[in-house]
Formats: sequence, structure tokens, C-alpha cells
Amino acid sequence: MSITIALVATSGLAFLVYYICWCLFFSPLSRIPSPGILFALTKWRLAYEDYKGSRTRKIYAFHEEYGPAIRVGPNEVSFNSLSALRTIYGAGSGFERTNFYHMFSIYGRRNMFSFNSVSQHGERKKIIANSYAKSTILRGNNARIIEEKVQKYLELLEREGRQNNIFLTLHYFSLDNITEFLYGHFGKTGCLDGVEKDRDLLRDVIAPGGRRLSWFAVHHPKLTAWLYSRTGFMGCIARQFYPMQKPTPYTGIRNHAMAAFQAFSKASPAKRVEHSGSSVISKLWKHHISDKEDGLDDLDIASECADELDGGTDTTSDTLMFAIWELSRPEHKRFQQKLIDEVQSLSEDDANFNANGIPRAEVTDKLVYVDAVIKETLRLFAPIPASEPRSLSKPITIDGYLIPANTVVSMSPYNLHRNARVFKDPHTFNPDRWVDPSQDLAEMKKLFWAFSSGGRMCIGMHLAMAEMTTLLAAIYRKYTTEPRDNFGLVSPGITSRFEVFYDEKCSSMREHECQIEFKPQ
Ligand code: HEM
Repeated sequence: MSITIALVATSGLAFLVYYICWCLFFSPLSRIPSPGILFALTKWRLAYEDYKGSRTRKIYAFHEEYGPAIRVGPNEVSFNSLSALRTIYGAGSGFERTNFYHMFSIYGRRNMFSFNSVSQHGERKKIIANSYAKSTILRGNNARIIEEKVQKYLELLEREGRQNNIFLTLHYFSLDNITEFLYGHFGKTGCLDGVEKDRDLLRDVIAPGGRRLSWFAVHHPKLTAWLYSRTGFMGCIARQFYPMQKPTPYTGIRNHAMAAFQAFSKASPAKRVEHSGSSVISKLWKHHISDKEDGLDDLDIASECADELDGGTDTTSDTLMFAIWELSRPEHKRFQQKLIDEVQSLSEDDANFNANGIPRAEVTDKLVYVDAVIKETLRLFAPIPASEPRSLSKPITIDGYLIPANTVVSMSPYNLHRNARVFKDPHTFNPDRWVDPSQDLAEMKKLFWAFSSGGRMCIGMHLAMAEMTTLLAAIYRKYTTEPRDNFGLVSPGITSRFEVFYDEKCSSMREHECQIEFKPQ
């Protein structure tokens, strides 16, 4: 017995020594600078930063200290260079999303966001890409939807008060836009009209605890899924160990998405065309398994729409919130004035405004300073600022380092957007940099990565841009904005995965809140 124990202990020790030596000296990744031995030895060191919500800022600090390539796990490398960006995220690079993205699968089904493989993703993208093309967004029914929501936002300000928490009201705006865009009349929400049950959908999105759940979903996916799927007596026990009590974030939105899908699928073909002719769900439905042998089944379609609903809500509203907040701060009044001057310079004719006096989406798309404000906001406050992990099934050399097959490599907008060589005074909000001929605009654009790049670039970019340019133009034609309730000094904060992001130059932060006053001009 004691010989057996001794043998097991010796083999265990030998394996441990081998593993440590491999990680530290023999793995091809051992040549890459690592911020500490623990990062090279175990993935749990970085997971600990995730748990503390400090991953992205920590990796940024490491790149500042150790250079453009750092080993952040035994099998994981973070890059921060233009050459790496092209190799990993360039069109046709062959890199795939890692299993990290499985947490974005919905109703147990993969979707555009969570597919690993290039081919599966490509098949799905073919079906819906046209719905999100710039030309589709800026004209016809889609432009009408956006302009109508902008009008309703202005009406809400007058009806419910010009002093409000724009974190919430901008979520109403983005949710109403994306639900109608995806489902037409079958799932469109009426948050801006004051429909309480629709506003309630956002309640669990802003509930504290979501970050903890994300951490468990990424680092203990099986355990997390198992805990939440227990029922009855086991459910009572499992509840004691939930990372977050129900309803978990996006429960309301996912239930709404499923109800919208069901309403659409039960409707007659004529009603579907009448009530949601140009929507994304009707595009997907043309590929339903009842029409095509290898088509999509109900859950595939429901999952795809629900994921795009998630993707199109926080991102757009968080960006708009930071843009309005930055423009409202006393020290940024000059930027607000430049924006007002630009939108006021639009002549009041039908080419520029719709019948209700709202600037047309295709006109605001061309406003140079509005674009500069949005770019600068996305540079400092990208709503998805953290690492975007990828892997390749064969070895490759990146920035001179041999990267073995299946190594996780990643880059982040947060790091790229704070490159002091390209962005002068990188931590300062300065939209003028995007219109200043003395700046190297070409280099800035190369590093601007808020929407990612290549085959997995954000499909909703043109929709988001149209929503943001039209709303900003309409607001600043009518109002000036100022911070209230100390928001001149306090930064609003947003949640992204397991982290909170805010303006680190502010001495304090309030998550999911931004109090602004709109004053008629
Ligand atoms: C300011 C607004 C937005 C920003 C900054 C943004 C940013 C991003 C980023 C960085 C990615 C890649 C993430 C990764 O690989 O980890 C992405 C992907 C995606 N986004 Fe957006 N997004 C925005 C708005 C939207 C909207 C309005 C939609 C509506 C449908 C949307 C839907 C998606 C989808 C479906 C993907 C996956 C694309 C694919 O894998 O091919 N996004 N977005």
C-alpha cells in the first residue's frame, strides 16, 4: 500500500516538475514576456483578474511595461500591434472564435456570435448580411424606424422630463429600434411610449450580480449550466450556490425574443409579410427547415434573433450615453458647441428632414463632426472594450513569435485605442483629433477597432451608427445638455462581461446611471 502511495506521489511530483519546466522553458510561448510566473503556469491567474473585474486594465498595464506581445496564460497570448491585428483579425485569416463565445449561445443553440467555425458562421452571415448593409439601413423602412424612434425620444424628454437618467432612456431607444428591426410588429417594444412591461425587460440587464454570473459562465460553464437547470428539491439546493439569483441578466429580453419568434411563426404568410416584411426574422424564415432540407429550425432562428437583440441594445445605448455625458461636461462645452453649429447648419428642406422635422438618417450619416464625436466616444468608451479571443488550428508566426496550433490569442480595443504614439494624449476626450489635419488620420483609423475587423466584424455597425448619428443630430438641434446630480465630476459606468468601464480620470463612478439635463436652445 505504502509503495503504491509513494509511486503515485513520485509520478505526480515528476509530472508537476515536467509541467513547470515545459511551461517556463520549453514551450514555444516561453520566449514571450510574461508578467509573472503564475501567468505562465496557470490560466487561473488571469481568471483571478477576471474575477476582480480588472482584466482589461491589467493587460493594458502589462503591454505598457512588457511590449506588444505578452503571455497571459500557459496557452494564451495578448498582442497589441497593427501587424498582429492584420494577422489575427484580417479578412480570411482563418482564425476562429474560441469556446469563450459559447456563453452567447441562446436556447442551447449557436448563432452568428457564438459559432466557432469560419464555415458555419459564413453560411449564417450570408442569410442576413444584406439586412445590415449600409444601403439597406439608411433607406426605406429601416430609416423610417430609426427616425421614428428619434422623434419618440424627443417626445419622451418633453413628456417625462428633461432631467433624466439617460442610461435608462437611451436603453429604451436602442431596445425599441432593434426589436422592430428584428421582428417588425411581432416583437417591437414601446419603451419610449411608456409601455411599462417593455421597460421592465431592462430591469434584469442592470441588476448587480451579472458580472459574477458571466465569470462563472466563462470559467465554469458546465457547473453553471448544471446549477441553473436543476429543478424541484435539487433546484432548492442548487439555488444556494447560484452565482446570481434569478432573474439572471437578459432573462426578460430572451423571453420577449422567444414570444416574438412564436408570434411570427404562428402568423399566416400574408400577415408575416404585412407586419414584418423587411425584418431580419423574415429573412431567416426564408431558410426555415420547412422550405429547405438543410435549413434552420425554430430554435436556430429564435437564437439568432435573440442574440442580435442582445448585441444591438447595450452597445448602442452605452455609446450614446458616454457621448452625451462627455459633451455635457463643463470643460467640453466647446465640443458641444461645434456639434450644435454643425447640426444647425443643415438647411430646413425635405432633403434634410422628414415630414416630422427629424433629420434624415442618410443626411446625419455624412455629418463630419457628429462622426468625430462618435469615433472619439468609441475610442475611449468602446462598449466591448475587452479581449476578443481567437485560435487557429495550425502553427503561425505573429510578431516574430511562433504560436503553436490552438493557442488562444487576443487583442482589445481598450489597448489599441490608447496607443500614445498614434493618439496624442490618449486618455483625453478630444473629438477634434478626428478632424485635425495635423494628426495622422490614416494611422488613427487603422487602430480604431471598436467594431472589430475581418469576417467577424460587427454586423450591426451601420445600424448602430445610423441610430447614433440621427439621435445626436436631433438632440443637439433642439437642446443643449448639462450634467446634473454631480455627474460633472462622477463618471457613469457600464458593464461589459465581467468588468465595469468608466472614465478613470474621475474620482468616483456610478454604474448604470448618468443624470443629464436637456435645456431648450
Ligand atoms: C456601438 C455599437 C456597437 C459596437 C461598438 C459593437 C461592437 C462589436 C464588436 C467589437 C464585435 C466583435 C466582438 C468579438 O469578436 O468579441 C461585434 C460583433 C457583433 N455585433 Fe456588434 N457592436 C455594436 C452594435 C451592434 C448592433 C446594433 C447589433 C445588432 C444586430 C450588433 C450585432 C453584432 C453581432 C451579431 C456580432 C457578431 C458578428 C459576427 O460574428 O459575424 N452589434 N460587435
